[in-house]
Amino acid sequence: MSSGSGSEGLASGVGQIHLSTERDWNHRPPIAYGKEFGPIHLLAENLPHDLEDLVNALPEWQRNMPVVRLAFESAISENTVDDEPDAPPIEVRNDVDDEITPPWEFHYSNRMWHGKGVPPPDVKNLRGCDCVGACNPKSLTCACVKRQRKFFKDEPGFSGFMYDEKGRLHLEYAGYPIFECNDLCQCTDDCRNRVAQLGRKCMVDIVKTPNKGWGIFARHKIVKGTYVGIYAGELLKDDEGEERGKIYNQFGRTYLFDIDFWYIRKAKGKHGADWQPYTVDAYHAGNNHSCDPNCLINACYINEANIDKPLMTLFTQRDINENEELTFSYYGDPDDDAVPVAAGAGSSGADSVYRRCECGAPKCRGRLFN
Ligand SMILES: C[S@@+](CC[C@H](N)C(=O)[O-])C[C@H]1O[C@@H](n2cnc3c(N)ncnc32)[C@H](O)[C@@H]1O
Repeated sequence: MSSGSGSEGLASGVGQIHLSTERDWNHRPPIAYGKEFGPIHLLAENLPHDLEDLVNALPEWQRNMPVVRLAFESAISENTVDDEPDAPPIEVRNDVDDEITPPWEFHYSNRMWHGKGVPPPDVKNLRGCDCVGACNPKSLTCACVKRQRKFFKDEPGFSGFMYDEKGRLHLEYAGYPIFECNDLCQCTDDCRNRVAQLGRKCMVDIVKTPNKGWGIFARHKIVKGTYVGIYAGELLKDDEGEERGKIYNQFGRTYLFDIDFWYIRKAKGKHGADWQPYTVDAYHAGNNHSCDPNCLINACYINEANIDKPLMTLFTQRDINENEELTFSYYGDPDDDAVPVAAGAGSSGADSVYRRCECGAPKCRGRLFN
């Protein structure tokens, strides 16, 4: 992908190398093109945990000092600044009890950390477009528009991209996968088909709720269709997700989500009998569930050609008010037979654990998979 100022050093794009050494904090970190391009392949076994261990080793009175909250907020910024340099800092607030921060269990990250046996990102089959400037959703030649259109044979009015000109998700197409332009594309940073990869722009905070633990809250109004974040963490094979699900059920809390979108199931077709979705074990204080959610999770592909491994991107699906909690449904698409996406494997087994749902929606189901 070329920089917003044009394609200096990128006369013919792929095959050329463009490496910037200076970081411009208004743009994404430098990316190597062409021959230098390779997948970011992070292994779960290398997840950093030094800071978390350090804090957890502190005596309780020290762990509860307000300065620890600042350390938590700084750790979030530090871990995510490379991926979303424009993201407003996240604050941690608690007016409910004395807990200073969410538990220091997780390395807060925007990335996918690959578990045992999970293949690295498939960039061999990744195709970039060779558009000059920003891609045109009406283009008949842009490889990314073509890839996106493949899914919309039955939608005559489809605009060509999942995002409108302001970078907001076309909510009428929610549920269809998003194929963003990627690092092999020649289009510019201001291409409308680059949204999740540029990171969060809205202001959100981590706030303690009276009955659902910590949640994510809007610090100001957020327009519907806005990108909020990635449900990131460890990407696990089915059997490992299954094992973790059993353990989490004992604690009555889970961060597991199966990547089980309808179009993946459809793509697997009759050969899909043995197919098992990957599971994400999310690594941050995630959004809480609501039976009437104001956000949704949509699959999104950027530098990944493996259809089994989308990013789980979160978008607002209604206009959000200041201080409103951002929630999504752990049960996935309401039209999708209420198959839970949360709780991962084990959720439908004999050891499933339910708890009372505290979402407060008039049409609340009353219970929640843990
Ligand atoms: C992915 S975590 C969300 C963050 C969590 N609140 C925390 O403090 O870490 C999921 C857990 O949050 C709690 N939770 C989320 N939504 C809830 C709801 N609507 N009612 C009750 N508990 C909820 C449950 O304990 C659930 O297992």
